[in-house]
Amino acid sequence: MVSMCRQLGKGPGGFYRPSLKNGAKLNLWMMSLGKNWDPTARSYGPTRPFDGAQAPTILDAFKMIAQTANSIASEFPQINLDICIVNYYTNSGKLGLHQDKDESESSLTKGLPFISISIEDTAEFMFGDTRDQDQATKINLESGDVLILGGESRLLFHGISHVKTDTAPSWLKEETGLRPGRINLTFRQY
Ligand SMILES: O=C(O)CCC(=O)C(=O)O
Ligand SMILES: [Fe+2]
Repeated sequence: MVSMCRQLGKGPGGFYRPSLKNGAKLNLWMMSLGKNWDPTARSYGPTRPFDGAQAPTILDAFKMIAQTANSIASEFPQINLDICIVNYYTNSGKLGLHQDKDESESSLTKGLPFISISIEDTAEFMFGDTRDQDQATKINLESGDVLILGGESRLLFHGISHVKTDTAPSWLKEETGLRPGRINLTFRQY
C-alpha cells in the first residue's frame, strides 16, 4: 500500500495541500481516488477544479483490503466503495474536528460505514459529539490499525490532534524508506 500510495501520489491527481473555503490550508497532503473530494466546495466530482486532474482509479488490491475489513465488522452493511481519500501527515500534521458528510444523502442516512486504515507513525485520533476538542475522546491509531465509523457513529466529529514522531514499526521504515509521518486511507461509498 505504501509504495502504491507513493507512486500514485507523484502522478496526475496525486498529493497536494488542500485549502478550505476560508482559504486556510489543511495541515496535510491529500489525494482522492475514485472520485475527487473538493474541500473548498465540500463536494465530490470526477476531476479536481484547480488542475483538472482526473481522480485516479482505486486499486483492486486496496479495495480488497477495505472490503475484508468491512466484512469482519459484520454489524455494518457492506459498502459499494467508490471513494478512497489518502492523507499524508508529516510529523507536524493535524486535522481539526469535523464530520464526514459530503457523501450522498442516502449513504449518510443509512449510516453506511467508512473504513479508515492507518500506516506508519501513530496519531492521536479524537472523536466526540461536538466540535469541542477538550471534550473529545482521544485514542491512538497505530500503523496497521483499522477504524470503522458507521451506523450511529457515522457522523461523529473526528480529527487528528497530532502525529507521534518515531513511532512507526522499524521494519516498515526499513522496507519502504518512507519519510517520517503518517498515511491514512478512508474508503467510502458516495
Ligand atoms: O487521518 C485520519 O485518521 C482521519 C482522516 C479523516 O478524518 C478524513 O479524511 O476525513
Ligand atoms: Fe474525516
